[in-house]
Amino acid sequence: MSTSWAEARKIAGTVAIPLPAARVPMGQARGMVLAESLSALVDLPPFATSAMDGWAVAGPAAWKVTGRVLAGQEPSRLDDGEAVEIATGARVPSGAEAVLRRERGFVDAHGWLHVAENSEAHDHAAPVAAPQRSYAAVANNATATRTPRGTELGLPIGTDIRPQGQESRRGETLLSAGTRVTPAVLGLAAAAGYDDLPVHERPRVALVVIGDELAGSGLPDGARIRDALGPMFTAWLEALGVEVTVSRVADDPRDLLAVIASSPADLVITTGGTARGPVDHVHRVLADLGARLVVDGVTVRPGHPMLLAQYGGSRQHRRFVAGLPGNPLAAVAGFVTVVRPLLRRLSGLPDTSHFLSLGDAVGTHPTDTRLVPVSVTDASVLPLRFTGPAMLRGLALADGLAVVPPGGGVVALGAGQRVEVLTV
Ligand SMILES: Nc1nc2c(c(=O)[nH]1)N[C@H]1C(S)=C(S)[C@@H](COP(=O)(O)OP(=O)(O)OC[C@H]3O[C@@H](n4cnc5c(N)ncnc54)[C@H](O)[C@@H]3O)O[C@H]1N2
Ligand code: MOO
Repeated sequence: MSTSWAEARKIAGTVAIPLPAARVPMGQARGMVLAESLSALVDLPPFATSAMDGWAVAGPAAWKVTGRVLAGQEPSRLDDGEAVEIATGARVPSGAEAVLRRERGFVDAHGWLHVAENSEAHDHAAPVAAPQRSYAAVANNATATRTPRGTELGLPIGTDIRPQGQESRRGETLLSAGTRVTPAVLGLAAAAGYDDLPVHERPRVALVVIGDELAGSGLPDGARIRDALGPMFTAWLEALGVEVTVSRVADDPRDLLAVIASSPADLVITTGGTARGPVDHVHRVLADLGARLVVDGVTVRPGHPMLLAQYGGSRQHRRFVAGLPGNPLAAVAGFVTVVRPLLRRLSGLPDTSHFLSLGDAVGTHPTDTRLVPVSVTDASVLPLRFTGPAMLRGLALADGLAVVPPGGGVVALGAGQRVEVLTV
């Protein structure tokens, strides 16, 4: 019994529960998903730092230059009338009230630092963006805001100092559970003091490419063609952050049964063999496995023979088989409809959807949803050529698949209509 496209996607996104959480070293966490919210383990920055190369100064000008602080060094206290040369990112000495940028000051022959005339300091010397506390309170541990004695020199207190905790206070939530660990997330987590991250286990996927006619390399010859789905889905699955193994099996139900039954994967994806041809064994093998079909055919073009089954174990140890049709674009339709929502759920990622306006009319199917390869330009969506079920040429140029709901009596969606666009 066929399921509607929207229902099939919903089933795939809710049939599983997220995989258990574990703490994983940062170097292995990329692409995984946070199982808990991430809070800062320290203030960010952890101490007041200089935003510029120049001099940290205390009190009104001129200042006697007493030394130098580089990034990574612990400075000693500055008294009024003193300055130290300071590097960007270096810890600001306690007692310092502002940083004078190198291009705005000069040191005279006697070692006194002055604000350079015509330095335009007044024009540019804005206090740090949106300071949460006065610099005086942060750097000097004082509670009251002090008179900005430097103002007449165009150097208000706090100038070019990044106060402690400006970006985040210790304990503040930086990212919520369900966030994918991207390179930027790794950078932020490292800055915030993490060595490992609480993430959901990475789903394990076994990709099983079925078909006697498929060759793994070289030119197609005789009646054999190249396997297009193995390379495509391996790369795609890796990009989704899952662990993938690939095998190719012949059109033999015993081989297929053995591969699925012995796989430790959370999800086995088969390609081909879903239809009713003489060697289409997927249904029979699933029956032999005692699997329960939760999706068995979807009213979608292409991809209607796709299926999703679950078998074995408790809810915690449930395994899944997604049967994708063999026609390559139909297989992709199955991938975005049942595989990706299921893997997002297992990984702990929430489902998302993006809607864009059609730049051109797209024909509807009276009863089935259409998934149409489209390019996206200036946030509008244009259908592409070479998008038959057995073709990948259009898809390779596509930015997404537009979801065109069943038309009923309406033969086309007009330009300007909003459609969901699935990324590919
Ligand atoms: N009598 C019917 N015949 C078919 C129906 C139907 O409803 N009744 N549905 C058609 C549709 S729609 C599709 S899609 C396909 C689905 O077929 P299968 O899932 O059984 O896949 P196969 O028969 O194994 O292969 C179909 C087609 O795809 C090529 N293929 C398979 N795997 C790959 C691969 N890894 N790389 C490249 N190409 C692949 C295969 O050579 C066939 O040409 O069934 C229709 N028939
Ligand atoms: O799933 Mo088939 O034509 O709809 O490719």
